[in-house]
Amino acid sequence: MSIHVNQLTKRYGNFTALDDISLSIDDGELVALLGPSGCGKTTLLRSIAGMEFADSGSILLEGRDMTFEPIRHRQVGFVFQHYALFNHMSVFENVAYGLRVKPRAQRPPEAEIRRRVHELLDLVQLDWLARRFPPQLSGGQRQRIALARALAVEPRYLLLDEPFGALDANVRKELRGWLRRLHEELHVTSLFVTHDQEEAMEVASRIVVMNHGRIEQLGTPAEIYDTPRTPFVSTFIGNVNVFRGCVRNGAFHSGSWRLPLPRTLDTLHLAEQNAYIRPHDIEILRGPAADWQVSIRHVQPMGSRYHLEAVPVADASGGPGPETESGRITIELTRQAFKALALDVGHRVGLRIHHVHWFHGAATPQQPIDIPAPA
Ligand SMILES: Nc1ncnc2c1ncn2[C@@H]1O[C@H](COP(=O)(O)OP(=O)(O)OP(=O)(O)O)[C@@H](O)[C@H]1O
Repeated sequence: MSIHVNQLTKRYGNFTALDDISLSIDDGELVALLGPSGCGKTTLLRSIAGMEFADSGSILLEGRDMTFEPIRHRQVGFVFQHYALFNHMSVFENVAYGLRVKPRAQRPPEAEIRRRVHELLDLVQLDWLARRFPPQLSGGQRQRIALARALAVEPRYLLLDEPFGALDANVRKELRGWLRRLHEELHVTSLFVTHDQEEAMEVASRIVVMNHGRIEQLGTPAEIYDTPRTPFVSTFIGNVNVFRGCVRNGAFHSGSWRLPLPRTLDTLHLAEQNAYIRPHDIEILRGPAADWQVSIRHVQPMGSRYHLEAVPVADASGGPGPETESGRITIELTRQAFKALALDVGHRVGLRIHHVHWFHGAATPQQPIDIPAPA
């Protein structure tokens, strides 16, 4: 059950909430709409559901133009951030609701309704709660019931709007894995909205990164992380150090710092150029073979990894260190690397840069540049 959105634009007065959006979702995919607050994720989801109508463009569901069809013709199941269960109905009746309100000719017989509801409650592993009422459930349980209720009518598309947004971090994490496994079992074409990049990376087969009503990039989690197409994607997905500078004479220059680039870039000259460097693409060295010298200011253990913050140390000529947007350089090390280096606050160390992303002019997207090790 594919979804095709073609050049969709939606305005509220003078404000453009969706600006020429085009995307295709294949049958059985689980796709995340990811972006900052107000970027148009919910508007896009509601447009696909038929709860909003765009000003121009079209929406095709399984090849059929549904742009102006009402929600009841689209066969979508919807789950919202706030569970929206009926508090006066038992869990069983909440899940049965969609089947009971079908027109008489399409309504399954009572025995079939009972069978289907128990099957769905089994699927979300909550059959034992069938007689309870929503206020007697935890947030995570309510959200799983909301999902069972959405699935009861056998939708062709499952649309989820921040389904775990109101839950605490641990429950969110548990439900993410659960949603992915459920999707592997059912293969319903699913689209979910989130502003949590970790959630999108962990659950989705592909991610649509949105900003200001536009799609910045659509790709697998690995593509989006490894080869971001725009500065926005690079900074929104994962952590990144942004160094201001320029490229000339075969090197990137930031303040008095100079980072040699591969020979193939010898002729490149860019007067204003930011370099985007991931914290784990920076190695810490104790020896002289480093690109840059820094002093460690903060060490943050993060379980299996360590986050370090460092500030540049002036070079021999006393020139200013590199210019970063935050004034600091963030470095991420594995636990083993951190322990092996025996690092602490105040230590002076060298940095070796392994990958740089950059974006300029019409040449985006740019692949990361590998910085070769010194001879
Ligand atoms: N009915 C409306 N009337 C006017 N403006 C609206 C309406 N609905 C949404 N907007 C605006 O459109 C923009 C996109 O809203 P939308 O809810 O799609 O964003 P979102 O990415 O889902 O944000 P969030 O993550 O905060 O939910 C926002 O600036 C919002 O204020």
